[in-house]
Amino acid sequence: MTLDIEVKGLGVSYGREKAVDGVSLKLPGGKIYGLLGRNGSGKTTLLSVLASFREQSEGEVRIGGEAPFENAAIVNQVCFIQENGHIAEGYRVKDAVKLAASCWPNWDEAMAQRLLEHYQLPQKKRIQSLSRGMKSALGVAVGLASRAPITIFDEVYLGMDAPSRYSFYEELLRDYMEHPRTFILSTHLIDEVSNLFEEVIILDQGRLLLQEETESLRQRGVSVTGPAALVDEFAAGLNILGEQRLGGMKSVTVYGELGPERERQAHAQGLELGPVPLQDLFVHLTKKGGGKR
Ligand SMILES: Nc1ncnc2c1ncn2[C@@H]1O[C@H](COP(=O)(O)OP(=O)(O)OP(=O)(O)O)[C@@H](O)[C@H]1O
Repeated sequence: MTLDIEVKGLGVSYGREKAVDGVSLKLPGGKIYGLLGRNGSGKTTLLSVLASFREQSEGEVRIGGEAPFENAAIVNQVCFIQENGHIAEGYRVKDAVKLAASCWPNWDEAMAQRLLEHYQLPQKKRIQSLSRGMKSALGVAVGLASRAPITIFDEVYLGMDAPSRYSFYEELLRDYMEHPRTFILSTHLIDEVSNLFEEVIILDQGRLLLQEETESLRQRGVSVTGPAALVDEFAAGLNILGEQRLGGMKSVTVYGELGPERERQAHAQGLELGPVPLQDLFVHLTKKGGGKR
């Protein structure tokens, strides 16, 4: 089962501060979305509203056509896993998993047990005594095993070491292929996770900066690699986002399309053109004072 999400003119205020301001989004069910934004841009606040943890101050939210807040029919269709989680700290791991199993109707117990073993989570330990990475891994195990039609991971993998994170990405993709549903992943580890994203949503100071398919976003830039002197000459006057040097070779990241004439010129000079890391585009687009779009 998949559920569509629609958000219209969403606003969330904390006192006088607007954390989310006039955000409208349509997220058709059955895709993996990446939610990006700088610190304090409103990601967690937006996700909390989608997960019915918080009610919006303005605008409308519809999940499967229904308003989610205090709606029992929707609450158990959305699994929201946060980095400093809402899992009861005093519980033992096995009891927290039992509790989770009772919350989500599509719960896959075999998967939960397999992931607990994979991440070497001690069933009898209390959550408060787990390391940060182990708590993250528990969140990941619960989120995946929930099989909730909308599963949200809010920076949950930050505490995990690299092998654990990579295995999480693989598990997520495999399970998504077998059981299509909506995933929303908020992350600051953009390049590491971006291959999973079908669409990217960027929030900037509480507002929606863009919602775009990942592939089309990547095409907003190009990397040019070759001998340093040639690359410098070729890139002069272009909008450079970043550069890397290795010996006599250089790679620059250019914002904007080159166009066929310049592409021919690059090829004729033996320069290599390639895709731009999403992270570089993100940094550019969310630069203070507003990136050039
Ligand atoms: N409970 C709260 N009370 C008051 N202000 C809050 C509260 N939660 C968040 N805010 C404020 O709302 C804004 C958005 O915060 P939010 O946590 O949604 O951002 P974020 O994009 O998830 O940030 P980060 O990437 O740092 O986790 C920030 O200015 C933050 O200070």
